[in-house]
Amino acid sequence: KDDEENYDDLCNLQTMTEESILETLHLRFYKLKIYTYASNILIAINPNKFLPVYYNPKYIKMYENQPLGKLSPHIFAVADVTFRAMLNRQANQCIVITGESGSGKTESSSYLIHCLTALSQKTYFTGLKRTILGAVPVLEAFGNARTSENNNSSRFGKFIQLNYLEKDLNTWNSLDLTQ
Ligand SMILES: Nc1ncnc2c1ncn2[C@@H]1O[C@H](COP(=O)(O)OP(=O)(O)OP(=O)(O)O)[C@@H](O)[C@H]1O
Repeated sequence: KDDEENYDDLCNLQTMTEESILETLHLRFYKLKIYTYASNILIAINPNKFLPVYYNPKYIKMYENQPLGKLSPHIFAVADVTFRAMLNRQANQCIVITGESGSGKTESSSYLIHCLTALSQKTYFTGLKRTILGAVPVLEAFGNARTSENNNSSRFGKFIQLNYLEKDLNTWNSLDLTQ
């Protein structure tokens, strides 16, 4: 039997069936590996509890400038490759976050913003991350509601656009997050 829990990328599975995919994700989840790649798509499973081991700020640095797949799957890796693609291609980039209600889209978008603001160095000092993420509860006050799937469910679609200033990046760029 394959050592499924060690497959960081589902594309490496020997047999690609719905059963093998679900079993792999299942086994990984029990080892608290909530992130798995399927090529350049990141699958995130909601752990329903804060896992400090994943979100220590040192990981932002660790994933910086690393190609996708070199290190263990992580949402910071997605943020970093997107940020680099924007700089290298001089073009807007888009991250699409999708999943059923309560799967963790809002939470994931916060981690992405956290990482993307940290990557543009200046925000460390301007508190921009706090300002952007501070708007979230205000919007949620208007558009969230408790449902059977999620105590704080977004009842609206979100389009978040992060614009970077030329003086920060040496070029005008913007980056979109769509949820
Ligand atoms: N990576 C995570 N780590 C810890 N807890 C998480 C994570 N992702 C989600 N959760 C938990 O699951 C709850 C639901 O997640 P979230 O609100 O992000 O789902 P959603 O996909 O945006 O749902 P909806 O579509 O209903 O708005 C969060 O309030 C949080 O408690």
